[in-house]
Amino acid sequence: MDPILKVQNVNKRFGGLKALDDVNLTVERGTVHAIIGPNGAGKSTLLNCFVGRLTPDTGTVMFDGVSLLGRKPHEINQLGVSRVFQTPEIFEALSVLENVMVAALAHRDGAFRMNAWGALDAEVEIRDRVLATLEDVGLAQRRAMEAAALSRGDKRRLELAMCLVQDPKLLLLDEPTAGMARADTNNTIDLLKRLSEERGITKVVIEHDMHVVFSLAHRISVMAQGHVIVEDRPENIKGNPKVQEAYLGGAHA
Ligand SMILES: Nc1ncnc2c1ncn2[C@@H]1O[C@H](COP(=O)(O)OP(=O)(O)OP(=O)(O)O)[C@@H](O)[C@H]1O
Repeated sequence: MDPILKVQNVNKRFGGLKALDDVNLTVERGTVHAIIGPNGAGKSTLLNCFVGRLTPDTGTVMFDGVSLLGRKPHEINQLGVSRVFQTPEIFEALSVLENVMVAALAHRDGAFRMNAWGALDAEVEIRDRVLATLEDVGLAQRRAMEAAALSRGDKRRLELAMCLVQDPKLLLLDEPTAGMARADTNNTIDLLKRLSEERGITKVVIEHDMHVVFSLAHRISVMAQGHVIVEDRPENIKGNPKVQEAYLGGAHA
């Protein structure tokens, strides 16, 4: 057992709503850990607590032995946590290549506090890595294209490249195939599997598409009403009565 992420007794309220109710979660290094659950279960809220967008009211979030609580998003990013959002956060007016360059520089320099000279030096240093990453995600041919002109699937691949170029220890994927056609979804599954095999990056994936979840995950945590109701291997999840109840809408922790 070698946990990279350990969440203990995390609670988060929004006014009267208990969005996270005593959440415990352990992610083992090198694994793909899926978080599933019905709409409003608290999945995105939990992910937001990992990246510094939200601070839990109580509880602890430890990454590689270091607390993530109270840290700014860019500090957490520099510790080795990257996130792919539901809606790609890319620079539409820049080229595909420039987007990945910016991500690489931001990681090196912290937030977006770059200076022009530093950026020029870095361009020489990191251009090869950027190109290799674009090759990895299948966007090398489109590197000169304006990001705005990419298809939805390619925009998500670009955002993935922007994360990968930062060589993260932990990659958080929020519905990585949302809105994709089946063929594109399958390409993304293949890409994520290949990345797991080649780079061994630990991943936490929030996903509604069970085909994606069962293709990728080593462990699955099921959330309902702010609580993790079950955590198990994929083969034990489908038939679990608590999980079935959660998806029918009547779950209680
Ligand atoms: N900033 C906020 N202010 C108030 N309520 C919020 C806020 N963010 C989330 N919530 C509420 O917290 C609960 C959990 O939401 P969350 O988005 O984490 O669920 P989810 O499991 O990610 O759902 P989905 O699968 O639909 O994305 C919901 O009831 C939601 O309306």
